Amino acid sequence: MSAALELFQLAAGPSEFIPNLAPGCQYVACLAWLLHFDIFHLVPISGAISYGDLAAAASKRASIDVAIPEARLRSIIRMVMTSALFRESEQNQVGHSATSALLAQDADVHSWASYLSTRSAPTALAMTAAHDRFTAASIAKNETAYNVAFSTEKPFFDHLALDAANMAEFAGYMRNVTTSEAMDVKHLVNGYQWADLGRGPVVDVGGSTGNAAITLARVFPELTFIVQDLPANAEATLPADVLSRIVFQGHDFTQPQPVAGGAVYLLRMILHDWPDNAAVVILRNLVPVLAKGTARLLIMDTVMPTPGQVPCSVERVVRVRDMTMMQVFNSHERDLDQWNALLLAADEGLRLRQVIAPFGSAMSLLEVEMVGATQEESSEEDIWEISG
Ligand SMILES: C[S@@+](CC[C@H](N)C(=O)[O-])C[C@H]1O[C@@H](n2cnc3c(N)ncnc32)[C@H](O)[C@@H]1O
Repeated sequence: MSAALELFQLAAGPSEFIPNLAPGCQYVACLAWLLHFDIFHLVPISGAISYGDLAAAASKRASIDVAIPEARLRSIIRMVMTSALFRESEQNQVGHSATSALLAQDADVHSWASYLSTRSAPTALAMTAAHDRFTAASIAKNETAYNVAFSTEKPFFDHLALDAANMAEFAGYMRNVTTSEAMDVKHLVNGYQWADLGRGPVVDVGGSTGNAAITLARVFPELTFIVQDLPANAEATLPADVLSRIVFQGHDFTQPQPVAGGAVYLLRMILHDWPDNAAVVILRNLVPVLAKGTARLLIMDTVMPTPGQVPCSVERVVRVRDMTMMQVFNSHERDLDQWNALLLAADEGLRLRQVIAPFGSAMSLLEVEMVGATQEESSEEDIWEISG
């Protein structure tokens, strides 16, 4: 993919750069239109439909007063046909391509496309206006490109929560992101020496409903876990086979860590949601428990590559996430220097021991230790016992 991209750029040359950028804008605009009028579901999965019948069906579905003109529908579909969506087996007969059929058949991919075309794209285009209005240095969660694009003073998640349909669309988008190969929890399982930890415990800070702990518990039968999340999210719905080795605990990670004696404190997909000043607070809350014994901090998050370090086809997808963090949260993904600077800002004793980049994973494992931690055994009272 990377070679094909580079070859196209070389063949197009400098003068064709802008003309070749234009189709990308149109693909996104057309995608929004096709999703809005439910075209993906109206084209039959096998066989084909005429533009006339498709326009009539879409007009009926949308219950609109003025019918969609066949000619406009045809222009829009023929535009996206130059990018693998739909095909015409016979003239004026539209059928699915493999890609458009995926959008028709997979509700989460459909949500993702809708989220991209109706939220991400307007947000990206509002970036300049946001930096003008709030200054490019703002780190406030409600002074973002998203706030400008959607004319709201609420931070992203608060704004999303106002509308159930938007929440459902975002949930579908997140399911897609988190079930992809690059985000698979197997990279956490295979990427670290869990077997050396004995019983642990592993403290999964911001561990949501325990997906990572459940997966690890099944592979490492000795390990025990404490899954912490906001009190409202910390619920004990556990499968029977791991019930005795996982406990949930309500804990706000902006407050001091209540569990001493953990073997590993895990922060998976936590710190990238927070700008540096807030991320420093989350880390500082762990410093006292890391300062004693041999506890390790394990951060699983993106480490941004330097330019050219990974194939361009991979790097540009990673950089989309960095831009999204900036445009939606005034946050950012961090490169290795920024991770080191963040650790140093939190505490001078925090030191990166190793960075593990599991093959195929979008996230790396950053193992952090506390230099000069007292190495004597933790006292009995410090050790969190998992009972039941
Ligand atoms: C992106 S999810 C990551 C979940 C999990 N670590 C994983 O790898 O799937 C972020 C989690 O942080 C939790 N969270 C957000 N703010 C929190 C806070 N102040 N204290 C504790 N948990 C919080 C959310 O409820 C959510 O479960």
